[in-house]
Amino acid sequence: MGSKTPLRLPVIDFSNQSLTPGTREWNTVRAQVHNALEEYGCFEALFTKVPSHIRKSIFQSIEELLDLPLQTKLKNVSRKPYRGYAGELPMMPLYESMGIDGANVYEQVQSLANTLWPQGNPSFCKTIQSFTEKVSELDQIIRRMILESLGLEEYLDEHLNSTDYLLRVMKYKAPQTNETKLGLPAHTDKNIVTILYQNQVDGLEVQTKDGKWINVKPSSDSFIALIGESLHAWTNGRLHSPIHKVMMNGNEARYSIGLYSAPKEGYIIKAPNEVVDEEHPLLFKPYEHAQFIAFCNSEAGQRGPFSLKTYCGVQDLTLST
Ligand SMILES: O=C(O)CCC(=O)C(=O)O
Ligand SMILES: [Fe+2]
Repeated sequence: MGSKTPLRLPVIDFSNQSLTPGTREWNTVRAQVHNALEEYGCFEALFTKVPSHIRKSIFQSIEELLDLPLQTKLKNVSRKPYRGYAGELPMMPLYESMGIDGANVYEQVQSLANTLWPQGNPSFCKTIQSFTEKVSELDQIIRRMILESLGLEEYLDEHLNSTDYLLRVMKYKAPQTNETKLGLPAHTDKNIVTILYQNQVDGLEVQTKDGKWINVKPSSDSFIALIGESLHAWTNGRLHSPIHKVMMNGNEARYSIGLYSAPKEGYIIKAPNEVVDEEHPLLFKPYEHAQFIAFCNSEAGQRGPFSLKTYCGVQDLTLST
């Protein structure tokens, strides 16, 4: 009977003003977060703390940024992969993106703006920083809930302090056809938590554990939260890290923004003893994130969506002969 209803991501309401740790309301939402992340690695979050003027101006800021000449955009180079400008990629002709490293820190955004605009761009900096500040609150609520629900709250400070933020703004050109075209190939994120926000053009698809694709159709108050492979590893597989992709059709460009919490350079990701036992043997050897990202950029790292398993997965001895 239910099989005809289109699949939908769980929707979780974070808009209650009194959502504070220790309250009954908090514990209810925390249980929903835990269940959604165990099963889908992903959910739609209703979050109303980003004022509507910022939600509107963020898309103007992205357009202003990505409308700059290619030569200017290329000035945003980063020694870290995925953190600079990416565009004109033969495998992804519709896709273009710009990374804004440390987007929660005004001076860091300002330094990028000064590289791109001769006179700087204070309104751009304000919009980016305010958006990031608000969305990072959601990231921290989610991560606190995750640690509490796994009985790992004693690691909360270490966990929150061991990450930094990257904001990436993305444009997917309209393919100008009703035929569906690839925007971004299927992948898992490699970081801790990704929070996505988009304009009114859909295109994100998330795969369920049994291989079905869910078309994500968020409202203008919704953010999509996804678990990256680093959090999958740190929780010793308790949380799923979902495969997702972007498919485009029609005549309208899609703009999206991702806030990515990621382990700081040098931090070793090692699952705490509390989540390793006979029933849950260790899945990944301890690893350093930047080295893993370098591996993901190599030929061997690009062979499948779950590069972490290839990089440092512990062999399942019960399956080997
Ligand atoms: O544009 C989107 O909605 C998805 C982007 C994405 O998956 C990524 O940046 O990792
Ligand atoms: Fe992604």
